[in-house]
Amino acid sequence: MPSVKSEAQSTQKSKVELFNFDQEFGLESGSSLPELKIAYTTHGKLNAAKNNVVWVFHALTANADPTEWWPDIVGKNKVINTDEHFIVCANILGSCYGTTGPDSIEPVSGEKYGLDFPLITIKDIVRAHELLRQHLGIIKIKLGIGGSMGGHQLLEWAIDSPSLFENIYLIATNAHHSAWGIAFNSAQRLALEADPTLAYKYEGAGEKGLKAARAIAMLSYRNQNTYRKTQSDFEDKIDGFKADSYQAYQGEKLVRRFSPQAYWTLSKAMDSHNVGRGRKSVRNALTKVKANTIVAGIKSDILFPFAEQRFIAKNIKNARFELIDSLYGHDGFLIESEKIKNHLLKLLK
Ligand SMILES: CC(=O)SCCNC(=O)CCNC(=O)[C@H](O)C(C)(C)COP(=O)(O)OP(=O)(O)OC[C@H]1O[C@@H](n2cnc3c(N)ncnc32)[C@H](O)[C@@H]1OP(=O)(O)O
Ligand SMILES: N[C@@H](CCO)C(=O)O
Repeated sequence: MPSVKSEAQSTQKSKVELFNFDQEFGLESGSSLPELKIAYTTHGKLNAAKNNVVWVFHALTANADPTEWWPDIVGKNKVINTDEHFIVCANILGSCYGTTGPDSIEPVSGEKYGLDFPLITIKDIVRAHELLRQHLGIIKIKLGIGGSMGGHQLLEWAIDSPSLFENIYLIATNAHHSAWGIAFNSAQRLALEADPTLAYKYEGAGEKGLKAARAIAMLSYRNQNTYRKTQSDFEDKIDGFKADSYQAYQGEKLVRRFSPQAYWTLSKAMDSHNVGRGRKSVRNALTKVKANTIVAGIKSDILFPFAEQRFIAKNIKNARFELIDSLYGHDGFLIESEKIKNHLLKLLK
């Protein structure tokens, strides 16, 4: 079940379902979980032909309800229309919004896993999605959509099961997490680990570290221009700068709704992303994708530079690359709804 924090403070409005997989779930690392719970939402109805499925993949800190975090994309009369499509979104393995993760209770000890939660990879997260797909009786996905770490999952799955997806939309993502991206994650983990309470299992453990980690992450989600335009001070002052309180506020905002240990775990999973692992090369893996594909990049994204999306598009047979101009850098994938909508309409027509 969701952790105390997520139950109390998530703003999820849609009904979250729980799929219990009561068997051992093996992981790529060689360890395993004794059981698995997957929290997910569905919106709309599966039609008789079972050909109206849209699967949405969330990024690092979002949850199973895309009508909440992508409200201009998913909803009634939106481009991903709940009256037309059957929309599935699952909270990812390792997160804290209902799916098994560090905040879940380890059945033998009866305690939270915390940092004892095993190392998980994007491939493990995708294998959990695959279990849910079977449980829901879905045989074909009309459209998969994923940005950032959501794009990691979608790309991995579209390579592993090429016939499953008719269309895919990848945005602000990559095929192999970059040294730069891993370095950002590493800096955030160092901030988490500098909090001596991180390894404890009581409510609130690791929160100071999470606040600092999110402040570091913000620098990669936005860019110099975003801060110049939104956080510049124009009056004479020697202290109390806007950018300073913004960093602190963003850290506190995440602490109110996310788990430090889940953040640590998911950042390690993100580092593991490499579609070339076990498939000779990244290029070779990308050639396996059969779906009609749009790969979108954001010009001002310093975390996932658009060269990474152009590379994916170049190596997938039926793919085109689209570039979005945005002030918001990487977070543009959550904000630039109008541009994303136009791309999705091209895939859906
Ligand atoms: C359970 C759940 O809630 S999960 C769903 C929510 N989160 C997700 O899905 C994850 C993905 N979402 C995100 O990362 C973000 O919400 C985004 C990228 C979509 C938008 O980011 P935001 O933080 O909303 O935007 P922005 O950077 O403009 O910051 C605005 C906030 O900073 C505050 N702020 C702005 N400048 C300052 C400043 N100088 N000092 C202090 N606070 C400031 C604003 O008052 C505002 O506060 P609010 O969020 O409480 O209204
Ligand atoms: N702001 C997003 C970015 C991750 O790519 C999140 O917190 O999920």
